[in-house]
Amino acid sequence: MLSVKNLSKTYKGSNKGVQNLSLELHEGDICAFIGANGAGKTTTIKSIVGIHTFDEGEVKLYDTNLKDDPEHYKSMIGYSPDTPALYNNMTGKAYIELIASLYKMEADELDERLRYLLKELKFESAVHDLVSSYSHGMKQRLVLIALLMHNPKLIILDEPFVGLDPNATDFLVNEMKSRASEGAIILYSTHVLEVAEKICNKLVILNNGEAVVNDSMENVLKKASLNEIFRDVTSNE
Ligand SMILES: Nc1ncnc2c1ncn2[C@@H]1O[C@H](COP(=O)(O)OP(=O)(O)OP(=O)(O)O)[C@@H](O)[C@H]1O
Repeated sequence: MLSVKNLSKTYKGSNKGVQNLSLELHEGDICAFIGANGAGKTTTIKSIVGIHTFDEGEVKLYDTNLKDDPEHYKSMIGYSPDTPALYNNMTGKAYIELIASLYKMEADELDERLRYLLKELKFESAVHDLVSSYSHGMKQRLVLIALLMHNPKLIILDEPFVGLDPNATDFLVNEMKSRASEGAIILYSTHVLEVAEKICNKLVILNNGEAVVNDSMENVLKKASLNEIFRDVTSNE
């Protein structure tokens, strides 16, 4: 279970960030994290993955508290940032090997998973090229391969569909569903409401740093479409 209690982070010198966010996700949950530009999605995600320090609150994955044991906590998660930060003078393969070594993966386990992911994401030839030659979508695909290869318990993706072509989008949607059905917890931010409506069973809508909707997708959709609800709760923007 991922448990986020009263998470608050305000950037120094501004009153922006996220306030008092609580969230509980269980094995098999796919949660869409939506909100207008600047609502606080990336801030929250970076806090939950342990990149940003936060001012108040508690983040726990199963029994591991992020602040008490960040190393173990981070070993259980797979994260894709909104803008992949990769070393330009590395090949994709060298990057994958670096990440695999950080997660202490065995060579045979890595080979099998990697072959599958490279094939599905059509990256078998590109993996030998330098990152500097990749498009945005190729960098996204490389990050996805690296984060999925170690079977993380918690998958956190910040706007994962941006830059992905339709084949890679289909792969990711199916992979999210199958990982969730095998017990992973998935949280992802997005502006693509149609996909979120179809694949997510949980929903958080942020507005000005506060969760204005935090419910099951089923309950939310009883009231109106996601588009209408989004427009309604962000109408004060
Ligand atoms: N490093 C920073 N210093 C100060 N303010 C920041 C910083 N990063 C983000 N902010 C502000 O915090 C607020 C939340 O930003 P955040 O990037 O979390 O939004 P978001 O919901 O991810 O937006 P988008 O959909 O555009 O990616 C915004 O008002 C933004 O300007």
